[in-house]
Amino acid sequence: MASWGKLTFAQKKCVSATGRLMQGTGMVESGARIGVAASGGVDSFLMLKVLTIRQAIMPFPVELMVLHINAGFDTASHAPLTHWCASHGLSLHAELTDYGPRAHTEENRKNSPCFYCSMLRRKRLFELCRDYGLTHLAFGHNADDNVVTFFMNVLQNGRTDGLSAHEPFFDGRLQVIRPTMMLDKGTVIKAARQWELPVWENTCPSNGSTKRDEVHDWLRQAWKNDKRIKNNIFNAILRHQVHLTCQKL
Ligand SMILES: Nc1ncnc2c1ncn2[C@@H]1O[C@H](COP(=O)(O)OP(=O)(O)OP(=O)(O)O)[C@@H](O)[C@H]1O
Repeated sequence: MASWGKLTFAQKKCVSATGRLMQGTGMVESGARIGVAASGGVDSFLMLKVLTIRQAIMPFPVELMVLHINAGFDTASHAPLTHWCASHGLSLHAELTDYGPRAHTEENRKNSPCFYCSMLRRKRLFELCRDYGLTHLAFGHNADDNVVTFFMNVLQNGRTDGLSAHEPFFDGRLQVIRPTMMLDKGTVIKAARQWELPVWENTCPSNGSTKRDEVHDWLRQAWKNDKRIKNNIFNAILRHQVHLTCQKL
């Protein structure tokens, strides 16, 4: 039996759908050095767990390095991630910042705190990839995030873009990848619980009250009484996105 033991239905679904997307899009290649952006939330923790399994299955070597940016609301919140990485033999860069509190001050007059904080975080993650010589940066977005992003772009920007599964940055020196982009949130939560991942609460005061949360609530209303509506929206947008952004699938 493999070292990760017997998988439940939800766990298998996460591992196989991630593998299909990674293979079908040529997301990583031999020798890839993947920075795994982990917030401590359920999506990125699940992605991290799945990538450790996929790493063992892949027919070529890849390296994983966990990157965590503590936003500064709770200086010790990432302790569970530190222990988890140590017990799984994973290297981790965890960095304490003041991005969260700063995003809620006068310094940020133009944008929402969420936008400002995530902009600073993304910039820092890119710098870390450069400094550690990483070739890929993996984000834990799932299918729900893709749908919400798509509708936010339609409603706010008049564009029909969702998230990319695989996107080159800095003239191709860094590939931003979203290996778990095919997974729906329900499956992610279920599998993460079954693996007993030590996910922690986001203590940001703006958590749960962003524009993104508003659009998500609006969509939940639309599909709450008919599962087919949710599936159809997911499939339409995923097909559109994956075909647009991937070489083959
Ligand atoms: N503090 C952080 N440190 C490192 N990576 C982060 C951090 N916050 C977010 N990320 C990365 O950006 C992705 C999208 O962030 P977002 O804030 O939308 O979180 P999310 O979709 O709720 O995911 P999660 O459940 O992992 O927090 C995360 O899945 C993760 O890969």
